[in-house]
Amino acid sequence: MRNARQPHRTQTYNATVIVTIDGVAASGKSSVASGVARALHVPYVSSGLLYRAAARAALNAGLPLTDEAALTAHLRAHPLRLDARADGNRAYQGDTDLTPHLHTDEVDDAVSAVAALPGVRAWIDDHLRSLPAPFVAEGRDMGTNVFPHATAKFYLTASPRVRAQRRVNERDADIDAIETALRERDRRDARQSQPAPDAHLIDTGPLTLQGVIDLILQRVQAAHA
Ligand SMILES: Nc1ncnc2c1ncn2[C@@H]1O[C@H](COP(=O)(O)OP(=O)(O)OP(=O)(O)O)[C@@H](O)[C@H]1O
Ligand SMILES: Nc1ccn([C@H]2C[C@H](O)[C@@H](COP(=O)(O)O)O2)c(=O)n1
Repeated sequence: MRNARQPHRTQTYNATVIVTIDGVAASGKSSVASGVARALHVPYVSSGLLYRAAARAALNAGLPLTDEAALTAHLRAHPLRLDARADGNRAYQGDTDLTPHLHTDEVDDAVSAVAALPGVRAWIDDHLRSLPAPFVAEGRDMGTNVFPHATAKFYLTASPRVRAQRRVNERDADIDAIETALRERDRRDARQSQPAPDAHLIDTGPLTLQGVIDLILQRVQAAHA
């Protein structure tokens, strides 16, 4: 029952609003971005899913993961498409839904090499910038490179051990192996994973998933007060 003195306010966000949520592997970006997007009634955009789709497409085509010319030409000839919604993203290549095959150890092992290629990054950046705002965009370089003028920027961290504890239920591997893999992916992705100078840094270790979402919503709505 709402207090009569606090009439319901339907916050609407104009078409220019972009919220970015960056962070290291398994820091909670996708889960937090989805929760924030649902609360704001806007889509969330998973840039990581596009990089994973690019790696999956390269593996499917049997292309060398470091062959920038071949991979960039393949993306131009067989474009990826991100279907971005508040409750989840799906990545397509033509009519093929690649999403079920993107969060696997094989793609985890391949994606950093593909994401290191400037031509692949440029292709994905163009696709991300073509998406209609408002939305919440999550990844590594949303607030630094792709959407530097975003309305509000956040960067999530947590210790490798905490992140491994969160991931252990999702993967068929022991926690030490998961932690080692996360540390390695952090190292490989470091170049594009630095926080924007104007990003709010959030150590998610002491916070619940909902706690992180609520903290971000408070700061986004303060920016619109
Ligand atoms: N603050 C939190 N407290 C507890 N669990 C969390 C928290 N944030 C995220 N999680 C859980 O941790 C797991 C990893 O989260 P998520 O997949 O959103 O991370 P990510 O950064 O998107 O990962 P990746 O970089 O691999 O895409 C999920 O099971 C999620 O529900
Ligand atoms: N903006 C981005 C998003 C992701 N990547 C790379 C780094 C990761 O290894 C990989 C998968 O991302 P995740 O699903 O773990 O968020 O893609 C990147 O370079 N830039």
